Amino acid sequence: GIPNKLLTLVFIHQNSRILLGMKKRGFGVNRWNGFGGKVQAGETIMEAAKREMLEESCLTVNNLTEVGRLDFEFVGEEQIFEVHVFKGDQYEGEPTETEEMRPKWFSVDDIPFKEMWPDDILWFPMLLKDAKFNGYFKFKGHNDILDYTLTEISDS
Ligand SMILES: CNc1cc(N2CCN(C)CC2)nc(N)n1
Repeated sequence: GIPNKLLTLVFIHQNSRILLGMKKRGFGVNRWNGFGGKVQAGETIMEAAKREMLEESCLTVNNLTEVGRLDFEFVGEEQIFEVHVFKGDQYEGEPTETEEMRPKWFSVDDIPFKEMWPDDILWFPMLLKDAKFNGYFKFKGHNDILDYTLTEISDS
């Protein structure tokens, strides 16, 4: 179906480390993930990504680029999420725990996939090597992927 809920997902990736946040409540609680949330009326997706990053981590990210788009369907639910994935490597401020997220740096060689959404292990390699990607995942509940498509888009 047609995605009808715009969300953002932001990662800071500096050389061999990536910033993740432990979600403390709400959708995806108790999983490490990037930062982000809903896109409000009257803001661009990029503006929403920067706003959510600041709200959830207290960081101002300067050089975000969009690296991917992931659509998520949950069987039995009408809403299909369209998640725009961004990456940056320059920020101002200090990663700070908020009501939503507990930030932590991870080595790119030691990503805690067992404590992340199950789709992440599939597209993270593309995120880390700066490939652009498009994916569609059909979930049953929050742990089982029934089927998916994932395409790497090489600019060259
Ligand atoms: C359903 N699979 C998902 C959703 C997801 N989301 C949806 C929920 N958002 C709060 C954060 C981004 N992020 C990942 N990495 N995987």
